[in-house]
Amino acid sequence: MRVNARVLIDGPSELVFDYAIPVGLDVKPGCRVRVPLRKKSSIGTVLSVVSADQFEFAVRELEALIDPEPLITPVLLKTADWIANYYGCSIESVIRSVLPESVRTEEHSARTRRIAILAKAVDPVTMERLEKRAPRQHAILTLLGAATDQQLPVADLGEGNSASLKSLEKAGWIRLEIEEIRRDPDADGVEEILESKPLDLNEEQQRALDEVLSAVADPEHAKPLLLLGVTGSGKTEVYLQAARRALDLGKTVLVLVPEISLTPQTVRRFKARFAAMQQEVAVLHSNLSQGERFDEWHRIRKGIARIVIGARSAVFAPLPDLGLILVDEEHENSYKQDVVPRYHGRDVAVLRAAFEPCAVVLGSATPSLESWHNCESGKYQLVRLNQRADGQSMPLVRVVDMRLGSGKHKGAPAILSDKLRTALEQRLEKGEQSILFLNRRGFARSLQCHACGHVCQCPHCAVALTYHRTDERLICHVCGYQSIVPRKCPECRDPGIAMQGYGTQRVEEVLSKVLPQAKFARIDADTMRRKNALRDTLNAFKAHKTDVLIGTQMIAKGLHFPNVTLVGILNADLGLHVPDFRAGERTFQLLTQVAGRAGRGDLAGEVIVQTFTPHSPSIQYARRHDFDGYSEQEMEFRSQFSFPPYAHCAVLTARSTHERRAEFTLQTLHHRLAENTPAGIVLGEVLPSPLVRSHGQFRFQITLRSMRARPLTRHVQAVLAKTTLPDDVTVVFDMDALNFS
Ligand SMILES: Nc1ncnc2c1ncn2[C@@H]1O[C@H](COP(=O)(O)OP(=O)(O)OP(=O)(O)O)[C@@H](O)[C@H]1O
Ligand SMILES: [Zn+2]
Repeated sequence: MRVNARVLIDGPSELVFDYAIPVGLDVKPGCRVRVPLRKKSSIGTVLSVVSADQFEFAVRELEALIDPEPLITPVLLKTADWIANYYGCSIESVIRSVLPESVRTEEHSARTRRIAILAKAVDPVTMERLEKRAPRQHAILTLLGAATDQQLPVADLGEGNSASLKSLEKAGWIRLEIEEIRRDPDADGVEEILESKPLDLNEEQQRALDEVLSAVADPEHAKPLLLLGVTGSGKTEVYLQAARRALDLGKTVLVLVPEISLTPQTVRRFKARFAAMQQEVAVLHSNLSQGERFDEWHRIRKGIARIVIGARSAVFAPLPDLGLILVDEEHENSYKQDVVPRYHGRDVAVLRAAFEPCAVVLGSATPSLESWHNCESGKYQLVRLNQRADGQSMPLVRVVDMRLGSGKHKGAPAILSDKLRTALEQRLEKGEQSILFLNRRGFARSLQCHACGHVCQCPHCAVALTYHRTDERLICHVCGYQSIVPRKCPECRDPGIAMQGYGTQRVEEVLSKVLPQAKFARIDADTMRRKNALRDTLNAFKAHKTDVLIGTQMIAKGLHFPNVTLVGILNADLGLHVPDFRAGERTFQLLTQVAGRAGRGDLAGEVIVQTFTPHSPSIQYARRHDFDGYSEQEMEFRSQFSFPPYAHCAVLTARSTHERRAEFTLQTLHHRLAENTPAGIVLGEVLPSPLVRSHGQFRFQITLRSMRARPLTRHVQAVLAKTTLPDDVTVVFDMDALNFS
């Protein structure tokens, strides 16, 4: 049987062609090859090897095989194929995510240097002779003899030595070799990390570890594990010990975190536990240089780096002998990619684990309802940690109804209730620390005219501009548009234009007046632009150089400060009133996570939640740290309306600078989607997106729901394939969408 290679050509346009495989060449899927394309030669990746018998026309032969062994393992190729089908995107787009550009193209290569190695001990007589007749050779041998491992880079042996080196090599005293050197992302050695020792696990942790280890031992028969552990229950310690055991068994370990830059403490705890095997740990940041990425990728592929920590895209790390995947904070939305391919890192991790097979653990104090549902239906296995690790109690949460105080300060809402203010003062007196959380950066939300009600809006996006005090500017938080602050209302010329709402910057200003003796630090997207700003601010807080940390959701994740005894949530309602059926779930998660930052040391913690809707279930259940209670009532609502996790929900969006064309295109698609709709698919109406205009483009959307995912994706793909879209309209399909704006 003749076979062809189906090859994805590397380049800006996604081209896939078949090429005949020359006799005697062992071409496997996942290898890169050199192929003729038009008059040039190009690089491509072999997607599959297909029978050539059904081809009536002759195809060209491929020119050469670049990698004798596949760059993409069979499991990852299978995963890529699944992603393309499930999310309705091209296999090309997925391969581009699986193989980083620096590895795929031939522009990058390993960095090398020449080294000289002493081949055998040189006797004193020879040395003496050389000293007189060939002082350079003598000097080289002396240097090598004193060096560690008796080897040195040629560059370190001084210039103009090539003749001497050659003579020494010829005489058999030394060997000259080429060595690959790693471009080490940590080379500038920012901070030294001390090795941490494993802790004695409590009973719950031990049981959880045993479950993970039995899955590592027999992954074929194990289900994905959902580790539901309250905040501070010691999930990380379980991860660390499970990882250690998997490594001891000769397996490799993959750790996924929501965002590397926002989880510095988690990353550091892994680095500290595995400090003795530093070379075997790879941290995949988004800010690695291409060369560093190339090196880390090959170190992982060769099995040198055996434990990989990274965000979403690290799920494609080419670890051989994968034994365990850990997905920390599995409920985080940042696991879903919001550009093509729109995959969910957690779901892909579960799938890869099944293909490998290997164990997979999803951990959270507030699991997504999707994962919770998978436990209820028996797809996943639930493991719980109900107690805080070293016996501390969960913090006491008080809810303050801000509606009562709102009459006093007409216009400007009170930022700080009396309760929270008193609590802050008490902490300062006792030398304890506090965290204040507000999920909105900037100074004030918006500028509104009291006379005509006009709100200053972004001209490109349908959102109000946010006032930023430090630069005296109005900034759009969607597209970054900036404008000056008007002195009069641009609409009616009234000078009574004023701030509505408030952000973190305003909180800092007000608080410095109320508590002049306290030292504040602020963490949000505005203050954290500088490299290492987050790390430095957190370190200063840890060393108690600051008393109060004010921040947005950037401080909600994984922070552990034993001296923090008070957490204040300034406006718990901010995420609640957005047009998204997950608004309540997100608010519950965020409040529970933020509240969990309090009382993590020997001192008891207190949380004060300020809200205008004190009876909302998200707030009431978070107050009691009651995931079961929250999920029970929320799941009932989801089931009643067939929302996820009881159905898959996808969004089809059309956007264009021409409003009518975007709407018309989507209506045409709607019309076609409504013909022969497979049973079980619920097709929504064409509606303006909640964010009707963004970056100057008008947006319309259709929501689709279905019990089964594949028929939905297939139906939409079929309709898109036979519809010619106008050039100036972009249509986007998002399966299992998390963002409905
Ligand atoms: N068995 C143990 N004995 C004593 N202390 C422990 C034990 N396990 C964990 N700890 C400590 O308890 C604290 C909280 O643990 P950890 O941060 O791992 O919890 P977590 O569940 O990951 O928390 P979160 O979800 O809130 O980030 C840490 O200081 C950790 O060192
Ligand atoms: Zn904008």
